[in-house]
Amino acid sequence: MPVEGFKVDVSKAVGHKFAPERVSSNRRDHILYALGVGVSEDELKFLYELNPQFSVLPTYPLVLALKGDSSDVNVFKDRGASGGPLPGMPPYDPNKIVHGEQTLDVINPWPINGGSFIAEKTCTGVFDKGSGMVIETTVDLYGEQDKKHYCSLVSKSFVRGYGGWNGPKGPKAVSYVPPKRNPDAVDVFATTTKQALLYRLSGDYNPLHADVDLAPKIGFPKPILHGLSTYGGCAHGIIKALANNDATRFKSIEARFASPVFPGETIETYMWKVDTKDPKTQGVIFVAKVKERDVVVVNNGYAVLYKDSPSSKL
Ligand SMILES: CCCCCCC[C@@H](O)CC(=O)SCCNC(=O)CCNC(=O)[C@H](O)C(C)(C)COP(=O)(O)OP(=O)(O)OC[C@H]1O[C@@H](n2cnc3c(N)ncnc32)[C@H](O)[C@@H]1OP(=O)(O)O
Repeated sequence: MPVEGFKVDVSKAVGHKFAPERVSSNRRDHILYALGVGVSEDELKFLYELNPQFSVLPTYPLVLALKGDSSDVNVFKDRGASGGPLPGMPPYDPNKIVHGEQTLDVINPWPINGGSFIAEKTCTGVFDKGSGMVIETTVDLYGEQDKKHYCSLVSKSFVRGYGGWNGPKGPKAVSYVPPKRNPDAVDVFATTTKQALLYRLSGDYNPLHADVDLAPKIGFPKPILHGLSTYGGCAHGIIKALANNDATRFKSIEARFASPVFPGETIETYMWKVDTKDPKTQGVIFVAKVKERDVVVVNNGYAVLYKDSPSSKL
C-alpha cells in the first residue's frame, strides 16, 4: 500500500547537488574498516600499520558518504538515504531505508595514510519501484590538497513502502548472470554475532544494525548486517582469490543487495572470471550466499581487476 499523500517532485530532487562536504580518513579508520569486512589476523597487511606491505582496502572510501568528517558517532536520521535534505522529497521514515545497490570506480588508489577529501554529491535519480522508492546518489571524492579525483561511487537506497506515487520506474537493472560452470573461486566470510557492532564504527550508525527493540518494529526479526560490510567482504574475497591479494589491482565493483544478512551468518562469495573488452583487465561475475539458509544475499555482482599491478609499471 502506498503511503497516503506521499509524492516526490522528481524535477526538484534529481540533479540536486549537495554542498561539497569535507570528509577524512586515517590509518586507524582503514584498519577498523578491514576488521568490519572480515579481514582476519593472517592478513596483517590490512591490519597492522608497521607491516611492510601495509595497504588499504580499495572499497574503504564507500564508508565516507555516511561517515563524513566525524570521528565520533553521528545520528543516522539526520543524514537519511541521500545524505542530506533533498528538495522535492517529502518526509519519510529513515528506518525504512535499506541499501539497494552500490558501485565503486577507483580512479586513483586511496592514499594508505588517508587524508582530507572533498565529497561532491549529486542526486542522480529517484525511482518509484512499486514496493518502495529508490534514491540514487553519485559521490565523487577529490583530494583536498592534491585535487586528485580518487573515486566515484553510486549508491541506491531502497526505501521500503514508499512506492506507488506514479513516479518514474527508472532503468532496468543490469543483469550479470554467472556462467554455467563451477566458480573459479569461492571466498568464505564467517561473520561474527558482533560484526554489525564492529562495522558501524566505520561510520554508518543506522540503528537497524544495532537496536534489538527497533528491528522487529520495522520488519526484521533482529538487527541486520550493513550491506557495505558484506560488500567489502565480497571485494576483499575477490582481491584475495583472483588478484594475489594486491589491492592496487582493483578497478571497479558493482552489485545489488538481494536479501538481508544476519550477524553470525557465513557469507560465501562465488566468483567466475569473464573477459572484458580491455585485454589488460579481468572481469569477475560474483554472487554471495548465506550458507546456513542457502539464500542469495548479493547478486548482479561484477568487479574488474587489473591483470598486473599498475604500480609494477612505475
Ligand atoms: C549514501 C549511502 C546510502 C546508503 C544507505 C544505506 C544505509 C545502511 O545502513 C542500510 C543497510 O545496510 S541495509 C542492509 C543491506 N541491504 C539489504 O539487506 C536489502 C536486501 N534486499 C531486500 O531486502 C529486497 O531486495 C528489497 C526490499 C530491496 C526489494 O525487495 P522487493 O520489495 O520484494 O522488490 P522486488 O519485488 O524484488 O522488486 C521491485 C522493484 O525493485 C527493484 N529492486 C529490487 N531489489 C532492489 C535492490 N536491492 N536495489 C534496487 N532496486 C531493487 C526491482 O528491480 C524491481 O524494479 P524493476 O521492476 O524496475 O526491475
